[in-house]
Amino acid sequence: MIRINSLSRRFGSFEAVKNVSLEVPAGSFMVLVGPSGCGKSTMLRMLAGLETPTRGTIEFNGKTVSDGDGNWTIEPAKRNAGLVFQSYALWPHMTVAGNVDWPLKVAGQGKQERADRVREVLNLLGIENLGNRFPNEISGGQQQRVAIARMIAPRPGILLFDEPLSNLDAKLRVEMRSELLRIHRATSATSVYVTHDQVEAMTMASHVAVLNEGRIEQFGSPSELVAEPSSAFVATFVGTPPANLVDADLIPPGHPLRKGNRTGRLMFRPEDISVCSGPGPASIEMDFAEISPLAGRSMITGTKNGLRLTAVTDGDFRFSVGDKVHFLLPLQPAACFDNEGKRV
Ligand SMILES: Nc1ncnc2c1ncn2[C@@H]1O[C@H](COP(=O)(O)OP(=O)(O)OP(=O)(O)O)[C@@H](O)[C@H]1O
Repeated sequence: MIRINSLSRRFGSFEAVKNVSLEVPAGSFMVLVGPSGCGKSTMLRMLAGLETPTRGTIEFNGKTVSDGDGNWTIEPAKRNAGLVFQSYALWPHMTVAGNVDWPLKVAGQGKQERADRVREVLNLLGIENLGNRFPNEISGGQQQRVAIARMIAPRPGILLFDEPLSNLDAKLRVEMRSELLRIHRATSATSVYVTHDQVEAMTMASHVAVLNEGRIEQFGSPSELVAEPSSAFVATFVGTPPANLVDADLIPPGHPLRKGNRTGRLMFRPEDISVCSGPGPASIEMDFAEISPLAGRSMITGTKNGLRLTAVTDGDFRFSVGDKVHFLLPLQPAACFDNEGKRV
């Protein structure tokens, strides 16, 4: 289990991570997701022991491994955690087997024990036939597997991944997602995985922490985040396609939701919005932006004055650039947020 208590990290006057607290249950696969610059890598570097927190503590399985208030951190090699980066950082002068063997050698394991373990992890990663090759003789995807094999070889209790798939092509990335989950299950380690790709987060995670400007916006399972987003930021960040947010004063005059003095923003799911054939007092007129097929349905997006609306609906629609699209909102929003983006 990983316990993070009131963790902060400051660089000069800039606070990259702000008072983050969360608990990652043993054996779970936690994804840290958020836009560029939100503090994901800084969080992971603190978990890895590469960065000392300014405030707060990190515990691995009940043992404190970093203490910002005490200004100390246990060094990376001694915290029972393995780390894989976006760049594979394999040692170019060592074979694949040599790379995987290295951390075991450093740990002082015997020759036979090491050879058995190297064979075992190369098998687990499906690269048993590459043991004698050098890193420059294998593909990027294979190099990433070697980096993962090297990480899990010493059996760390915690696995840390920093955007490990972002250098791979789209198809390989999708394949590697399930591969990584298989490896995670095989090791029964607690994993923390950083990505800016919400689809990756939502498909891989048992737990997701959405980070925004150094703070945790929400921590929960992927389905909780989609069903009950706690902020407008989360509502528009997760989901495929993400939910729509409409300012209360943009609700058309003829729509029942216009009654009562609503303020803030209302959330509508794309599948709850329909597209009507012509203008009406209850519909919103938007400029057609794009249409694409989605699981046998049509996903239609319109934009106007900064508002972007996406509907996922049935029907045979033909739109071209310059057309108007008329969106009809459902009678009730799926959620409401105040002007600060908090759920109400
Ligand atoms: N060593 C540093 N010195 C000063 N500022 C830093 C340092 N490291 C990170 N930052 C700043 O802290 C913020 C968070 O950076 P971090 O790398 O953690 O973001 P991220 O969410 O991982 O972004 P990305 O997805 O783009 O990699 C950024 O604004 C960054 O410029």
